Amino acid sequence: MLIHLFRVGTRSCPLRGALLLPLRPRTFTAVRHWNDHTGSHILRALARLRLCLPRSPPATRQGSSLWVGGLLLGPMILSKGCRLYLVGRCEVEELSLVEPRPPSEEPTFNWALFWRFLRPHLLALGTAIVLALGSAMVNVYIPLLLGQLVEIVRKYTQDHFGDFMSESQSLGFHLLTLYSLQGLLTFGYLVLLSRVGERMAKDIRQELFGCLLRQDIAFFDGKKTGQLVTRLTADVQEFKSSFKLIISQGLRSCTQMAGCVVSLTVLSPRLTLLLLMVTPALVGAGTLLGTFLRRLSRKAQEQISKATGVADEALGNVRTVRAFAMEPQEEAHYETELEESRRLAEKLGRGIAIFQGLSNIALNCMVLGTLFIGGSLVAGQELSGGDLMSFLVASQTVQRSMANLSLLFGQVVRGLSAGARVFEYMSLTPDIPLVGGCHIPQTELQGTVSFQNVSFSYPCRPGFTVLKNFSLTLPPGKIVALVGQSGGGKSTVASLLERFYDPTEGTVYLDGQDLRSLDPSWLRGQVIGFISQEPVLFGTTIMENIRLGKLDASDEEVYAAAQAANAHNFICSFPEGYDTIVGERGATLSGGQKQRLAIARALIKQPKVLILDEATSALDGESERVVQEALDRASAGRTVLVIAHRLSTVRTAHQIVVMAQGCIKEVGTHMELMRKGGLYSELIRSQTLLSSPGCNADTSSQYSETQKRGHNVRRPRP
Ligand SMILES: Nc1ncnc2c1ncn2[C@@H]1O[C@H](COP(=O)(O)OP(=O)(O)OP(=O)(O)O)[C@@H](O)[C@H]1O
Repeated sequence: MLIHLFRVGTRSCPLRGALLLPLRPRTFTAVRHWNDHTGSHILRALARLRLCLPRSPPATRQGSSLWVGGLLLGPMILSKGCRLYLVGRCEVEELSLVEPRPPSEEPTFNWALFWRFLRPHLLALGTAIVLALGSAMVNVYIPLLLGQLVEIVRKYTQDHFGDFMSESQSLGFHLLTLYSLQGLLTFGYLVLLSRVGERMAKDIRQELFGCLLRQDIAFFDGKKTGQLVTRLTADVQEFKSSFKLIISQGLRSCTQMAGCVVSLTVLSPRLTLLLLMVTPALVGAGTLLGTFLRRLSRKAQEQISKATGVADEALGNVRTVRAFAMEPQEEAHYETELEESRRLAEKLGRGIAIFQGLSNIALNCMVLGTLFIGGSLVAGQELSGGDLMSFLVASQTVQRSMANLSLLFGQVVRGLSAGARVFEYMSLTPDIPLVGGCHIPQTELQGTVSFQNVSFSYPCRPGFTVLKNFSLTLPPGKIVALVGQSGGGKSTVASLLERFYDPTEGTVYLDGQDLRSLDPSWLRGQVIGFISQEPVLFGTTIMENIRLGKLDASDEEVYAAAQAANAHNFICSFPEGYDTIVGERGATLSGGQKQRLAIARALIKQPKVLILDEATSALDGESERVVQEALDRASAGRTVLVIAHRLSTVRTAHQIVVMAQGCIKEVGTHMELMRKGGLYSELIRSQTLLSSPGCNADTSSQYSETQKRGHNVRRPRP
């Protein structure tokens, strides 16, 4: 039986070289306890490990779940090539091994989807194929005519009799016509193929982008943006190039090879037999060397991407680099990657030089061999000089075609896997569609939100319940604040209300209607306004950014929203006013200005329900005051869900809900909760302590501990 070890670790502490727990057949081992020094690293490592766990356990598992320090480590299904490296002083416990999960499969090529994209271009493709075949046939015919021309030349050099020009004229004209025809056919099929390839690539990119945008938020939780962008760019490019190459080079090479082999056999069966014995061996050797070079080239490309990644990261985060005076380290890091890139590129250059040198020698030897053996046939009058010339040219065409085909084989494999990756996401259907479902008429919409017995786990961590039997009602026109420990599930409540996810159990209602029965685009576009801690603006004008909230809003509506959000004055102070370009992600604006534009963007749709997720926590005192003023104005007459860490910002809320570990621990107004002297009053006390001038490191760590423990905080003494 194979033993697979799961490797965990973080970049800063890869836990390398500290393999404590070798796995034995039919057992797997887990850590029960660790010392303080390694604890935090293991926690981080385990958090990553949890992300790798499968969505649902197999039916065959036998009690393999295990909680480690409050983290669910199982059911752990060991997959091929994975390793478990855990460090620390550990007590070890053995558990029965579950069936190994099959190695994650590469997506397979979806021929049906491919056909769907190809079908509209069949006519152009068919014409391109006919032209390519025609060009190949002309290529087969040309050597035969060249042979005849050489024969006329030979005759005149030998006999010096008659008129060479008049005899060779028609043949020369014939050859010129064929050359022109071949050029025209090549032009025709290349233009058509490029048209088919580019149009297909555009259609594929457009459809893939649309499919990606429509996927559930859960889909994006498990993917890196870079991976998705690569599918849209590099993979589609690779697929398109392979498709064009296979049609153009593949068809041409096959036709030329078959035609030339027939010509060769007609010209000289003996020479052809000899050629057919030698050529495949040489092409085989060339292919092997070519494979090695391609692998090297891929490595060199990857290394260049790695170096570019380092530069990209440093330049993209130049403020952080400057703030930490990290310029020398970044330069050294880039130099290391560049150096490796140079080494690989030079190795590749040497490999290509060897390849070119060897293939020149081989090709010249073959010409020499053909001349030598063919010459002896000419001497024995078994072959004419012209036929030998035709043979030489045709044999070169065969060699070139075989070499092309061997290269194409690698391209086919790469093209198919790129195509498989491109089509993979197109066949995914999101669980939560973007549109579809009923609307509540505007006149009847109250804005009452109610969570009833909601339990929820994120799809990428199915074993970890974030909300447990959560019930809460947000009355219409009232402000409800969610406060409590970090990671307690506050933002998750907001995500469920936005219907980014559906509850695992229980129901969320809007005015008594199950959210699942309502049209998500209506819900997000017209009912709910969401303002988060880090407002994301697009790199366009202020006017366009605010109008994103309501695409058909008039200029007057935009101005009104900006005024309501306390943004009009600062916008007007810019020389370009509402036409000011805000830069990438709003880089040219201050945090408070960005936040006020985000508020204007949310207000322009006149939402009945407003979610404020830590909307002022990233701002300094003055900005916070201006933004808070705008938020207070925006909250009037709306159902508002405020998520806040800074409890001072929610004192006036109609209801304050204290959450810990996915459950509601306390509910009431500020005064009621303070009187109660429970968790809320403890949090208030800790924050007051923290913000007082005499607060020292011990106090703050005590505060964060209190925050972490949440339900376990010390109660004030009576
Ligand atoms: N997209 C996600 N996928 C998986 N787990 C998640 C995701 N988002 C949050 N979680 C987990 O869900 C739990 C609750 O997170 P949530 O963001 O709701 O807490 P929070 O109370 O808003 O915390 P904070 O106050 O720090 O923002 C955390 O354990 C977190 O790790």
